[in-house]
Amino acid sequence: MTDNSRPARPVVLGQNQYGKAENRVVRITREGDTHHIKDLNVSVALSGDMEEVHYSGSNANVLPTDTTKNTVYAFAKEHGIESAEQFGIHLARHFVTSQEPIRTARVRIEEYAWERIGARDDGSGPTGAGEAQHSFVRKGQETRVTQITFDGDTWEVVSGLKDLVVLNSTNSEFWGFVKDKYTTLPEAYDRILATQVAARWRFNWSGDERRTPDWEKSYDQVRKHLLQAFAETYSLSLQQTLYQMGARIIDNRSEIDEVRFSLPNKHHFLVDLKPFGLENDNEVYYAADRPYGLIEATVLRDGCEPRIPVDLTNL
Ligand SMILES: O=c1[nH]c(=O)c2[nH]c(=O)[nH]c2[nH]1
Repeated sequence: MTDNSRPARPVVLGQNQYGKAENRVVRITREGDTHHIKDLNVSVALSGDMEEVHYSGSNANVLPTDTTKNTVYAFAKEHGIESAEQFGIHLARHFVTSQEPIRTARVRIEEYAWERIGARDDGSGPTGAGEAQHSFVRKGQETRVTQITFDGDTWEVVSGLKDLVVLNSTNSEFWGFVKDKYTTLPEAYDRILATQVAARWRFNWSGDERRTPDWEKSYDQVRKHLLQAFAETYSLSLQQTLYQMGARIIDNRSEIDEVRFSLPNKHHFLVDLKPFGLENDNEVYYAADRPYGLIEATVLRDGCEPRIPVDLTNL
């Protein structure tokens, strides 16, 4: 029997997914004159029973990507955006449970933070005197990210951040390393340590509504522990600092089993000022942008399986 819908060639379709990428959705919630803002970039990827559209062009199983876009905006209105994770969970569940051919939904979200103009520096506390009610300035720091995957059975929530730039102007050394005939790096006993943190952490949440983490609080706490560990670790290498940041998160956040980091070592080289008759007493540096050392590792709760992909650029 020949199957007309499938070309008689020694070729088969492999992994495939489709959806609308980078839906930029801004949701304003109004509490009287005080407004709240959530600013997301939502990418939906659906997969399942999609052989026919590839082999024969039949769209019978295809929910248009245009519809996935519309769903993102409609859900922002109907359900609001409490957190990126909650919003992604809602969308993933909707696509898998409402469309028979769709078996797995992966929702990736980037969140851009805004703060009230005039807000207290620590960003905490109620809207007080001097804080604008509806005027915001985009926070120039990190981008928050999350990825929700649901196959009708199993949930995986991996959240994280990227582009969080941090620097210690002391308490960092690097010495005692291997030296071969190509080694020229001088040992450093007081150097600048700087990096642009990309991190992902995996929740051990299984989909039980009664045990859903407080996603907003969890993010703030993970960020706090990560930054405190960076600041407080007397560093003998960026690798050691990375491990301390991960360990601090695993130790303090029971909802998280795995953290992966990708840390570019943003080298700061002392400038030779001798040609100008000047001493450089650890004061003037050249901030090199490339090449950079790239230090990457996963830190796990003991006994847990690593599941975050090694290459964070694909996440
Ligand atoms: O913290 C560091 N780790 C390294 O592995 C390394 N290699 C290097 O040249 N400088 C550094 N710094």
